[in-house]
Amino acid sequence: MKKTVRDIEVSGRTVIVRCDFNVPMQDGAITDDIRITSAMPTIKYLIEKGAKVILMSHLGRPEGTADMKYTLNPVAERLGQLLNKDICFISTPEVVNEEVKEKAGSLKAGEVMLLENVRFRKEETKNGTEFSKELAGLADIFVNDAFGTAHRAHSSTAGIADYLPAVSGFLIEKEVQFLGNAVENPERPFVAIMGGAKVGDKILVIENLLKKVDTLIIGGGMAYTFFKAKGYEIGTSILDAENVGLAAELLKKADSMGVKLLLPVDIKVAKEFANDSVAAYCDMDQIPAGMMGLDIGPKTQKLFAEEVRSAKTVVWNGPVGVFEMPNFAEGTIAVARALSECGGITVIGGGDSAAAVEQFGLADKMTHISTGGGASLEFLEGKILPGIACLQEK
Ligand SMILES: Nc1ncnc2c1ncn2[C@@H]1O[C@H](COP(=O)(O)OP(=O)(O)OP(=O)(O)O)[C@@H](O)[C@H]1O
Ligand SMILES: O=C(O)[C@H](O)COP(=O)(O)O
Repeated sequence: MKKTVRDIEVSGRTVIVRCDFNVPMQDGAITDDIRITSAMPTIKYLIEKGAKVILMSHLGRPEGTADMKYTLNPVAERLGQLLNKDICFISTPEVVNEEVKEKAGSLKAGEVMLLENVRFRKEETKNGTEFSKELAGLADIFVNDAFGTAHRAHSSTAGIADYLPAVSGFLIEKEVQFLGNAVENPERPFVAIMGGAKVGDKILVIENLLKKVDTLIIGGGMAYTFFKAKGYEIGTSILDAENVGLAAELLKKADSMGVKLLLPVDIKVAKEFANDSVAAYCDMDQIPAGMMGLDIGPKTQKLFAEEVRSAKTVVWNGPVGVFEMPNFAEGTIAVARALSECGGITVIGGGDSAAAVEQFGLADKMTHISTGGGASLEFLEGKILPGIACLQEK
């Protein structure tokens, strides 16, 4: 168990907190602030305890240049609104300069400052020692609460922990508790649903989950690679050709491990990858040539929903259809609804499935929605995340 902000004296100390404020933006405006609101419990706790708070984050991938398209200024404004206080934000390409050092040194208890995008410095993603030291030099304590970036060993997520006492914030604590418990200590039956476009991205997750689950459901684009492995015709459906062999191995593995593996039995096919394309339902082994599967069919929706409803723990990663197009969202809606009604622990592994649950208005019916995309995948793969490994043990 990692130490958290509760386990260290913060009052009167300067605390530097790595958050993941890598929020989606359009024309300079934040389109979804869940990653900012998720960091609030830690920030508010530190303010209440009288710490001097320095926040830092990346935004996008500016690759070591101070591209103002990626400035954290909109995040500073949103933080000010959420906390109802002035946020000191000094925008400089160096991230840390004399003015920043001076301000950090003169912060009063309960005051908050935000550094500019740490990826404006090229050393950040290389975990450069000098930059880690510069960041550490601003504070007495390092708190990591950036779960979404915990799979990166960067200066602000891991390197800095070599120079300061390092503990976790409440978001990382919560993510580890829900994702970790769901996978390591699940109430059974434990069902995992994997979807999304490519098998290649999720092979390690599937391999790891096969060791833990009672049932593995595979839907979405990746199902077609499994059907190819079974020798079916898949028309023009998305295929991860490189990984057909691996899919065949995973099918064999599930069988030998006694894991129930469910694939779609019927699907909705379309002529083109477009919402208004000509579409039809067909059984899985009847995909017409020249058509592609873009959603699961009604029999499959029922099959998957029944399995989910009888589960005590469900982990879901990846949509089972192209839910961004309303005509192919039905299957993903059916799965989301089944999760919302199952009465067990439901954990959404971030990324597109989190967006889908939000879009369907079912987010508050889930036990936990991870703020991590890549980070939650690596966590589900059973990997040790460097941004968590570097924190002090209790
Ligand atoms: N049958 C299908 N054919 C083509 N694309 C599909 C199909 N089913 C789902 N998709 C697409 O897969 C995409 C999501 O795939 P991806 O592998 O990135 O999953 P993800 O949930 O975003 O993963 P993560 O949670 O790690 O971010 C969605 O945009 C969705 O439209
Ligand atoms: O959005 C994410 O997954 C995190 O913020 C990490 O971003 P990165 O993939 O650019 O490191």
